[in-house]
Amino acid sequence: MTQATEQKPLLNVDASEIAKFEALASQWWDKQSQFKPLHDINPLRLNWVDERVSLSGKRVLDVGCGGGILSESMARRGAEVLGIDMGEAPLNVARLHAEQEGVTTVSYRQCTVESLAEEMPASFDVVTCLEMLEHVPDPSAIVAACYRLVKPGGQVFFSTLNRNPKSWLFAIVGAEYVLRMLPRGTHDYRKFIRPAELARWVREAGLTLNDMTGLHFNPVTGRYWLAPNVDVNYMLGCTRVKAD
Ligand SMILES: C[S@@+](CC[C@H](N)C(=O)[O-])C[C@H]1O[C@@H](n2cnc3c(N)ncnc32)[C@H](O)[C@@H]1O
Repeated sequence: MTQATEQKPLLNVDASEIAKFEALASQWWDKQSQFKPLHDINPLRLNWVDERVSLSGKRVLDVGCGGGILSESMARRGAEVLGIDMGEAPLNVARLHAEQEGVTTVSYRQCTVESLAEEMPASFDVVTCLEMLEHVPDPSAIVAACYRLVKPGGQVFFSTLNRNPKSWLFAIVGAEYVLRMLPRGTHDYRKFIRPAELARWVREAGLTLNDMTGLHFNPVTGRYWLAPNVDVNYMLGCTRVKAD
């Protein structure tokens, strides 16, 4: 009798997620569009990363870079940035925007993080993977690939959404249905990730967790800020301490 075996997808990519972001790609740099939240939080996350790694002169990989909001801003801080994504349309938007803005130290490639880890192990001083893990079938494999890509002594940053009733209320009901900041269906609650789960994947990958911060939003004032509470959106910084 043959045992039923779990079928793993060939690629750690959810085609419907990629299609969602491809469809919206032309609006990526419109600060009043569905991408307004990413534009609004970008200075906070950029500063949080920069304070920890001093971006200037660093070789940085931005995983799931989309239209390049974070990638381009890191390049403007003096880093040499490679942004990767599986969506072709967002990458084209990112390339065009960088060209129009005269930012020459950012480049973009359509590939998976796992394939890049095979091709360029231990090649980057810094790896960022923000607002992406909650859109893939196996986020722990992304964490492991980020570990392989960063140089020993380098740092890796993740951000995602916590999984609890409050994050469901804020990130789905509030953002998608009440305030309509994001299109309905942008997020799937089942793919949200508890900080303890992400911390375990980080540890299992071989990374050392340095710190974590929550990202907060006041719907009345429209203001975002960082604070220790990680109930909804949060960021995490880690180091690859040793060589294999
Ligand atoms: C919410 S956007 C975040 C964009 C960017 N990281 C930021 O925070 O500004 C998520 C991005 O992840 C990309 N993505 C989803 N699954 C992916 C995968 N398996 N490999 C690479 N990129 C992926 C999508 O195409 C999309 O551009």
